[in-house]
Amino acid sequence: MGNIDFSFFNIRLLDVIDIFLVAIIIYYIYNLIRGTIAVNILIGLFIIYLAYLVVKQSQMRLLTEIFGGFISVGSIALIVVFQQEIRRFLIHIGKNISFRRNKKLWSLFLGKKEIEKDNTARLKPIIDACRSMSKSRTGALIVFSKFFDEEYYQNSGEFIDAEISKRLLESIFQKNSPLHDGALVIVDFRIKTASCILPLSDSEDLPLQFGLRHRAGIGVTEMSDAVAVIVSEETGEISYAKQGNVNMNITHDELERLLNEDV
Ligand SMILES: Nc1ncnc2c1ncn2[C@@H]1O[C@H](COP(=O)(O)OP(=O)(O)OP(=O)(O)O)[C@@H](O)[C@H]1O
Repeated sequence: MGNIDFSFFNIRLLDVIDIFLVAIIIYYIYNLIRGTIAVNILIGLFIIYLAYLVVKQSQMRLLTEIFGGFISVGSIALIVVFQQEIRRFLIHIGKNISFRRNKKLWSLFLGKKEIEKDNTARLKPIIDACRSMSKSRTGALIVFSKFFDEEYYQNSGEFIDAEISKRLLESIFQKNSPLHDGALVIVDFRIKTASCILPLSDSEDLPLQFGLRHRAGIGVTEMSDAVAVIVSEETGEISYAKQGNVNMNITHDELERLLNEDV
């Protein structure tokens, strides 16, 4: 019997760490693209790669040439196709590390209770406005962003920069208001802009009854670390979107709890 080479079993600690980190990155990427059209694109690319391996192994020269050509420009194609996902990925990394914008890090120093107590009072006019808009079936889309992302918020809509009040929120979303269409953006507990046009989610997993307002609310949370509250004009139901996922028909207490956690 010949000698079998087991040298590849020689795994170092660094290899284990390497595999662990790759697993985390794959999980992160999966979370980012889950439920979006990007999953289909990824499956498509994977199938092409498999086909390339098969035709190469079978020495089918013409097909190998064609698939090989496709794969050699693959990395550039990946950047173009997954532009939004890569952007989202980098934003997530950058913002999670950013000390100034990370409430959890602050809470280590200031104490979690103090921050939450503060927010409960500041959230009250928003919760009250959502309650009354839900009752009167006034459609509303409110985005809470940790910082003012010019790309989404400044190029469309009206710059306001006002203190939050229940009556101001209600009057902005009132049907006759010129600013009622589009999203209202809150940054650091100030109303920054109203009537913003947001990127729409292209997720195929969303409930059929979700129209543009819901898709816009979910879309902005896919692209950034903002969260969005959507009040349905049709049903008065309140939905809460975060990281591309949506909690439908939440109660006012749930809304308060979620905002307290995330804003
Ligand atoms: N890209 C966008 N960004 C922000 N708001 C948008 C965008 N597109 C549409 N909207 C808002 O959504 C409203 C249309 O909502 P639509 O009825 O399609 O949504 P919906 O999800 O079914 O919500 P509802 O339950 O309130 O009807 C528009 O009047 C506008 O205010």
